[in-house]
This record gives sequence, C-alpha cells and structure tokens, in this order.
Amino acid sequence: MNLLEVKNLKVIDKEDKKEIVKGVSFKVEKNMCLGIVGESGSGKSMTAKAIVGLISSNLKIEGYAVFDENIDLFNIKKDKLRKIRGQRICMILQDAMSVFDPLYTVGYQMIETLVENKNLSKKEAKKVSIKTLEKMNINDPQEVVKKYPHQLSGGMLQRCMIALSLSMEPDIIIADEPTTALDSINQREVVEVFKRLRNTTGTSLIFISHDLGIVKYLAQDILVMNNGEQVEYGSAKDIFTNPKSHYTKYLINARLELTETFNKSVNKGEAV
Ligand SMILES: Nc1ncnc2c1ncn2[C@@H]1O[C@H](COP(=O)(O)OP(=O)(O)OP(=O)(O)O)[C@@H](O)[C@H]1O
Repeated sequence: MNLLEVKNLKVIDKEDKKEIVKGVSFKVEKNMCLGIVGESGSGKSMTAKAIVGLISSNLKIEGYAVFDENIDLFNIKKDKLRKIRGQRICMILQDAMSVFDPLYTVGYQMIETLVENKNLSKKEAKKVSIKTLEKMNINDPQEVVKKYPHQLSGGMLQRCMIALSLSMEPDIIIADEPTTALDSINQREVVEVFKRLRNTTGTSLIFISHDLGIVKYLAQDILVMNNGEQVEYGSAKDIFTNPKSHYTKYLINARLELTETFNKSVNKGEAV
C-alpha cells in the first residue's frame, strides 16, 4: 500500500519564476524507507518541506501529494494539515536545538506534546516518554527528562527529538539530515535507531542525506536529486549495481574513494 505518493512536485519562486524543485515523483510504501540523496542545494529539504506544507510564502507548489491513498496534502485546510503533520507525519530536522524551547525541560515538552496530540494523561505521557527514551538507548531517561535542552549534548538532544517523533507513533517520519550535526559515534547510534525503527514499529521513513553510505544502509528505494531535478529513482539495489545517470555514478565513486581513503588510513594506523 502506498502511504505517500508524490507526482511531478515543483517548488517555484513566485517572484522570478525559478523552479527550485523541477518535477519530482516518488512513492513511499508502508514500512519502507525511501532515501533522498544529493549534494547541498539540490532541493532535498525543499521537497520534504513542500510535502508537509512548511515552505516560505515567496514560494508556490505545483503537482500533487497524496497521503494514505486519499488525503490530498496540497489541497486540504491548514488546520487539517497541521494535525496530520503533528500526528501522522513527523519531520525530524538537522538541528534539535531549534525544536526544543530552551525555557522548558525536555521532559515537560515531550509530555505536553503527547498530551496535546495523543489524548494521554500527564502520567501516561510521562511513561511513554521514558519508554521511548529507553528505546533510544538513553541509559538514564528519568534524569534526562529533567534537563533543559542546553544541559544535554547535541547527540543526546537529537535522540530526544527522535524519541519524541517515535512516541507520536506517526505513519511516516521524514528525517532531514538527522545526523549531520553529530560526531561519528553519535551518528552511528542514531542511524541504528532508524534501522531498528522499521523492524519494531512499522513506521515508514524518508531519510534525506548527502551521504550515500548511510542511505544505502537504510533505504530500500532511492531518489537522487541534482540541481532541483530528479536524476534517478529506483530500488537501492538497482541504483548501486546499475546506476544510469552520470551524477549517480559520480556520487557512488566519490563515496567509494572516501571509504578507500578511510580504510587505507586505518590500515596504516593513521589518525582519521
Ligand atoms: N525561501 C527560499 N526562496 C528561494 N530559494 C530558496 C529558499 N530556500 C531555499 N532556497 C534555495 O533552494 C535550493 C534548494 O535548497 P534545499 O535546502 O532544498 O537543498 P538541500 O539539497 O536540502 O541542501 P542541504 O543538503 O544543504 O540542506 C537552494 O539553492 C536554496 O538556496
């Protein structure tokens, strides 16, 4: 079953009529992960933001995006879209600091979000928050919920943000470069959380990254974007074994070179 179907999505600057996203089409099935890859400025974030109606007012959207077979995301009332965005489609951003309010503890914010969106009592919401933080491999969730955002490391806060999204039990999570701000150890842990997500919750995932290695590890389908265009779309297996576009070949080769340099340095015992 297609949970999300996007057809010929365009994001256009109203002023100079420039197409920032130039007609992108893809499907996300239930319990599947779509990876969107491309270099900086290729339109990955803009594609994701357009789907959930989070683009600035100088831009307009064309094409269509159907969620859960019959919800036309580009033609529903704003309050309905807001509800879907909070409850059924969750977006995880690069910078967790921008999501949490510095004036309240992380626990307070998780509980408030759950009470508002999931109709839980505060007590139930606290239980769910602690449980989901545990799932994130956070050792001492009882203590973590008492902390203010600035008292936690970037990696910890990022995991709290992912925990909050998971606790909402959405149908789909859109994760936009969720590991970029993290060091490599935290990066690996967060990627593992996403890997487990499919097996444990059945939530679908759109994972946006410029790192083809991570996307290969997580996604069954891949959309490659360059300069706002969809240059390739298909199963991860096909794209890696038989890339059709020069750009995809270039991305794969760049990735291989990086891995080889890394392996050589490790073998030589050099610091990396
Ligand atoms: N509000 C806006 N108005 C016009 N153009 C914009 C606006 N916001 C972003 N852009 C442009 O849209 C293009 C695509 O940006 P986008 O953030 O989607 O790229 P990206 O592939 O996600 O890159 P990154 O990996 O750096 O996040 C960029 O050239 C950017 O400058």
